[in-house]
Amino acid sequence: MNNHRSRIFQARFLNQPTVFIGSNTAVRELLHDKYNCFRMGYKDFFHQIYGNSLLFSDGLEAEELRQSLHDLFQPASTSLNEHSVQIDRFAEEAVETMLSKDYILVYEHFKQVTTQLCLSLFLGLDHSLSVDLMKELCELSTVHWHGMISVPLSLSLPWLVSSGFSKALHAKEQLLKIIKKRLQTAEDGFPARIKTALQSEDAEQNLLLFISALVPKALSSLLTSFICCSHLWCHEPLIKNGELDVSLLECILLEVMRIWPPFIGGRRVAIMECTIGGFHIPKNYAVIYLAHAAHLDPEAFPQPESFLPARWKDCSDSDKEKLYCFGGGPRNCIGQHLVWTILKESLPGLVKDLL
Ligand code: HEM
Repeated sequence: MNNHRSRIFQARFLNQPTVFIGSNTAVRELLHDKYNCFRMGYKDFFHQIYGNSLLFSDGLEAEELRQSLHDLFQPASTSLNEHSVQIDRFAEEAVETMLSKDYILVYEHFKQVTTQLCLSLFLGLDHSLSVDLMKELCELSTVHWHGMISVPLSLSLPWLVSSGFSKALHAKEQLLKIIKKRLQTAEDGFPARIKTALQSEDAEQNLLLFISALVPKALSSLLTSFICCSHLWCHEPLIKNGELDVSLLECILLEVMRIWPPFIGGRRVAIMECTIGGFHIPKNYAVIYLAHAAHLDPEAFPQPESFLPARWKDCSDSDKEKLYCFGGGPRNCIGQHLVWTILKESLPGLVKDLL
């Protein structure tokens, strides 16, 4: 951005002309896509690895899938309430392990714990009952993820497909086999609900996305940032008379999400010529929104580089809409309420016992 002297600029990326957006208002304009000028841009690279889940669909198909999944992810849904017990147990185990060791690789530790949490939440796997299956799934999801980051840049040259990529496709098939088996036998919890909400193939493909390494990686990134920046907020009385100050915790988390969002942003492709933030975007151009840059836009956040949880005190919903940690607009993250539940339920234990 410094080189281009603009928060919106064009460059070649992954062999395609791409417009990068780091202006907070322009990112909102892109994500709300008032005139339906864009499609999601992930299918071009990751479709083979992930299949037909919501993140890779567009138009009416995406609207219908979102509608069907909507209730499963609402804060008041039984399916989320049932999660409380699992989240509490995983939080306790996370703290116990951390306290029992002399030193710990924080991110790696959280990734292991959150992977197990996702397998428990979305596949109903209790890791104390199925240690071997849990281990196999964790290994497969890692191999699957490595395929995502080894995806060849030019998919039009299939003979360039790397061995990491083909191993990932094999891991995907194995994961799908296990998912199918779980769906066949599921009588309660999330697997049973998703089975009722979606056609069987859609349920399988979306579960593959939910248990993939993406979600645990993002969750552990947030947890790690929260713990590693504790010197910036530990002077605040987060626990008063043994009780956690929930609104202060929320302000700290919003500020953590602003300064260290787990994903760089997201990708779209223009299906028609259009303008975003005054910048002309020709048809078929890719657009990448940079959440981190938009969060540091001084027009949106005064003193953007400073860690100031107090900026979120008494904030309105429109202030929160300037955060793109979970995307925004009609294609925002359907898992964000669940993420907030996980953070709010697991962090009090971590804060009380560790800091
Ligand atoms: C800390 C954890 C998470 C972060 C930071 C995160 C972030 C995001 C972001 C930035 C997007 C928008 C992508 C875009 O604009 O192109 C997104 C979409 C999505 N997220 Fe999450 N997410 C998280 C957890 C979850 C969880 C727990 C689930 C569900 C199990 C989930 C499911 C999805 C789905 C299905 C979409 C696509 C929605 C659509 O295309 O309509 N995410 N997420």
